[in-house]
Amino acid sequence: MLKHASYLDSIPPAQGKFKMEKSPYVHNRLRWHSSLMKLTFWSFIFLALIFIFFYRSPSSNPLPQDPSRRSLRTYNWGGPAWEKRVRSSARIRSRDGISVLVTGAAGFVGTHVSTALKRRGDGVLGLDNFNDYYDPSLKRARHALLDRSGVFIVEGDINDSILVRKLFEVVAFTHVMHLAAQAGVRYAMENPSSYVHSNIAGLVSLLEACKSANPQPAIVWASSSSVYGLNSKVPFSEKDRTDQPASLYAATKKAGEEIAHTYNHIYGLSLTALRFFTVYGPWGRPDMAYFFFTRDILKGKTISIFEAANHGTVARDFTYVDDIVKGCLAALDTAEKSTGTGGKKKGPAQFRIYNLGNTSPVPVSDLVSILERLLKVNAKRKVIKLPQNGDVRFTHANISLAQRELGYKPSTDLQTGLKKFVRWYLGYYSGGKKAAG
Ligand SMILES: O=C(O)[C@H]1O[C@H](OP(=O)(O)OP(=O)(O)OC[C@H]2O[C@@H](n3ccc(=O)[nH]c3=O)[C@H](O)[C@@H]2O)[C@H](O)[C@@H](O)[C@@H]1O
Repeated sequence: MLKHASYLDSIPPAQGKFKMEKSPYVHNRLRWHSSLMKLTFWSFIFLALIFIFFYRSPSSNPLPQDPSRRSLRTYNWGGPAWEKRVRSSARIRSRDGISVLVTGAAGFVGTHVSTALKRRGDGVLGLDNFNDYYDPSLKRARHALLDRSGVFIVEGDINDSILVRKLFEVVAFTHVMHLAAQAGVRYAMENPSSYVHSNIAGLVSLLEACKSANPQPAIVWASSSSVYGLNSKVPFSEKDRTDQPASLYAATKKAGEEIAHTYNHIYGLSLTALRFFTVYGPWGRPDMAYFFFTRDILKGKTISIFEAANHGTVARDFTYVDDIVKGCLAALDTAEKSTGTGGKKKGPAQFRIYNLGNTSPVPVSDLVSILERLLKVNAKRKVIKLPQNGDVRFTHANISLAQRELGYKPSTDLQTGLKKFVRWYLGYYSGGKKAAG
């Protein structure tokens, strides 16, 4: 009451409306008025706080214009029918088969690896967040393909630890093929946080679930040739330094290798990193040069071919996807079991890193010449200086370690591989299908 009175007293009588009167009626009205004002004031503060909380809260629905968070939307999963589909997809159907959780299953390499595993009778369950880094309709088409092969894809994010843990509760996966990632070298300058989100936080979320699973699975995952960064000694060997990345993408893949080492060391998880060298082929990624060069050559659009200083060649050790798939399956088949149980290490576990390349780098201008011949269209070329956007001048894999330990032997040259890609591209995008996004 005292507070109330003093509040009223502080209002100068000159403002008339609240001038103190002796009448008890007027006095009561004033008290009522003041309470109403206070109520309005505090309600406003309360609503403002609620608004600020929801607007800034990380658990609110992601804003579509913030692509680093586009994969945090909620998905429908769970229930007896869902669990049945998960179990059935992961069921091993051959002697000595393995049961594999493939993350990024609707991605380029993920689709090929999942199909190959399923074909030989392994149990395969896919996990993919279907984000829109590139045309999601291509991911949906791969999804349909996998569906026909009997691979079920759970729609969700590797950062959703509750979902990932649930998958390990429903299925005792023997292996994880971890391919979910934010790929692409140049896009890291546009959307750096998406790389941290998928390649670092997502990896940790997945490894946390793996370490606590019983039994712990063996994990094979995709690192990248980009970890060799600015190295000039060729061919790149697994023994070479990897401490001078040229892009944030490369840095997150390098960080992933160190994180993997930690989980191997502390929890006894069996971990194998595969450093992929510029993988290409049917069902590929529209953000990669061979893919959008094909689209632009067909449209008559000028393509930019990067060139290093002093007319230096920019080259890549382009590797055909079927060769990569063989390398992935060999890595899964030779992976030793993890040694931990109940989240505790019981003994030393396997830790491996392999280059999976083609061992014959091709200049980007030669790649364009091959495409011109296959498409029977001359490209409108513009040679420009290699932009400072994370691209390195060349890559070249030394694959002797993978050859020795995995029996890895790439057998598709760029001409043959691109021919298969172009045949797929023309088939996929003709007949009423949309142009590649
Ligand atoms: O080897 C790898 O680990 C990496 O391979 C590719 O990265 P990148 O080799 O840069 O592949 P593209 O983006 O398809 O570029 C191929 C070549 O074309 C060149 N390029 C690209 C774009 C362009 O407009 N013009 C052009 O000449 C690039 O400099 C590069 O030499 C993938 O995009 C990465 O996700 C992967 O990790």
